[in-house]
Amino acid sequence: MPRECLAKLRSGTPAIMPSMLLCDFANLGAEVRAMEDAGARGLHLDVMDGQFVDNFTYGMTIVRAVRSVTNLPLDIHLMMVEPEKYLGDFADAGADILTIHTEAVEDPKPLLKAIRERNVGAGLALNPTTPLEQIADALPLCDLVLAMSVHPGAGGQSFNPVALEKLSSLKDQVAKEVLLEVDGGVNNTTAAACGLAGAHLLVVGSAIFRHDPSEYRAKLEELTQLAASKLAASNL
Ligand SMILES: O=C(CO)[C@H](O)[C@H](O)COP(=O)(O)O
Repeated sequence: MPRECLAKLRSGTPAIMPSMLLCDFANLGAEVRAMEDAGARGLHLDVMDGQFVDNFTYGMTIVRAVRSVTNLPLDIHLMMVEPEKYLGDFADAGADILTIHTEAVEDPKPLLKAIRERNVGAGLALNPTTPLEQIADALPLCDLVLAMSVHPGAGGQSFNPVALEKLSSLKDQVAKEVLLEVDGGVNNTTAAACGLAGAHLLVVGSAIFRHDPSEYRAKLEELTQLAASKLAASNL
């Protein structure tokens, strides 16, 4: 499944990945189904441990709960220290992609290999302040590279265009199968520039979840069209 699901996410128009961080957790199953009904091609789940980032969210229990109500690809963003302790648990809970942060580990390469060995897509994220050079030797082991466009830890922040430069450089550095993802502050103003820079996956939280579920489909379609338009934005 992961190889197939990675290829599916990469084909066609860029995919908007709703960040469930900002959903209504009192109605998690309904939110997941609403996203599926609205046409989402995958879901992004933010695991925060209160150490790598100040915020604390959830762990594998929620990933397993989401998996129990959907077959959509689950893209798990591990904002945590010592991710190696939990890779097996998250894989067993139903992850299709597990993304670790380069800043959280001494050497991401053994972890990326361990993720792939579990037949899960291996992702590597870097913060806005982390230079691309820091992950250059790990790129051949990545199925996904996530350029953060905000400092991780919270939704609703402003987009940092430094991510666009990284995506543009990554396009020339990674194999064609590798997914390029951007996360943070993606909205109607920034989505087109993300598509133009080469993002296949655009993680979106507040620009979707601040709306009523009846508007999810329209928001996803609007953002997909913008990302696919690849128009340069002059106001970022
Ligand atoms: O990883 C994240 C924060 O660390 C979130 O996925 C991201 O911030 C999404 O929210 P928004 O679209 O509102 O910025």
